[in-house]
Amino acid sequence: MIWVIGNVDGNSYKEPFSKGILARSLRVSSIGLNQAYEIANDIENNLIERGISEISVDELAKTIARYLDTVDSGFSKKYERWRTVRKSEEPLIILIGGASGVGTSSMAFELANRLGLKNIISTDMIREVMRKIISKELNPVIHKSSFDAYESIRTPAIRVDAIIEGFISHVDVVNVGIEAIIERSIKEGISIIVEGVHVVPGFIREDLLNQGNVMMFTLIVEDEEMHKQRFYTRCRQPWVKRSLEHYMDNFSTIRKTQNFLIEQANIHHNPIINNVDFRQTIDSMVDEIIDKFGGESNDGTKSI
Ligand SMILES: Nc1ncnc2c1ncn2[C@@H]1O[C@H](COP(=O)(O)OP(=O)(O)O)[C@@H](O)[C@H]1O
Ligand SMILES: O=C(O)[C@@H](COP(=O)(O)O)OP(=O)(O)O
Repeated sequence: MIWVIGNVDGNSYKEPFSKGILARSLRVSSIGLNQAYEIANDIENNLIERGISEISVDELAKTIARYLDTVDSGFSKKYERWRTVRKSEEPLIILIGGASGVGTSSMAFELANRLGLKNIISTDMIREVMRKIISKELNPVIHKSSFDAYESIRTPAIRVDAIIEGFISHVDVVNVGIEAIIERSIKEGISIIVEGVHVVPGFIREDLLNQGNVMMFTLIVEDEEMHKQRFYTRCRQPWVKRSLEHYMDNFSTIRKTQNFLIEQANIHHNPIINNVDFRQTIDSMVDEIIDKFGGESNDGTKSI
């Protein structure tokens, strides 16, 4: 048995070496699961051959980085810099926005898996809770979708663009819940991913975005036909109850909300990712996160 020795706030702990934990920690370097387990196996065998029965977390991390360097120096750099992010005093709070159907839910799940994050919340769920608290009479727009909220705007006014005005009114309410989640995550030190159409650049308080390790992405699907296909693939899953018709009937307004999100992301210098190939999307988000929050790798470089 190999024991891994760690230290939390001056208190040391001891846990059995786990190839599974090691393999999952390599995912951040975009190493496939099979290769990750092979590497974990090789490292375990190397420790056994060296007669090591106890190793500190930091020494094990150095052993892993040295091994990764023999496979691909980019892997070891990304691994080392990711460890810097994870050793931060601040929780990692990732906000993923994007119009309906672009893939915010799927990419949130993939990113959480790649980074080993355990908490994901969708803004649709935040909205459901708010719908129970806020009556349709008090605020009808919250009881609609983001893209057809304009049908429930009550205040008569000369509208520049009713669809975007409805979207803004709808998002504005859910945004209160998003800010509450960010505040609690920072207060409690909880790393989390918040995903959904209601994550809009320029709507969330700057003082929250500037705290700790908070990062926002805007996902888009540039190609209109590909965007439409996403609804087909989503609604094909037997457990999905949302009607395809609802999205196809409102597809043009959904695209209008995407144009608004792109405008907002450009105004607020927020990274926009065209979510075509999910591996590239995840790699882009991981690289942006490590670039922003990761320290330098051991050789003093920051390039990944
Ligand atoms: N990069 C991608 N490549 C292929 N399919 C994707 C990609 N991202 C999402 N999808 C698929 O598109 C559909 C919509 O994705 P989803 O995450 O539900 O969108 P959203 O949460 O933004 O409404 C799902 O079936 C999902 O599997
Ligand atoms: O309000 C909206 O735009 C969508 C967002 O959900 P996703 O399509 O992003 O999952 O919620 P809906 O009312 O369609 O359930």
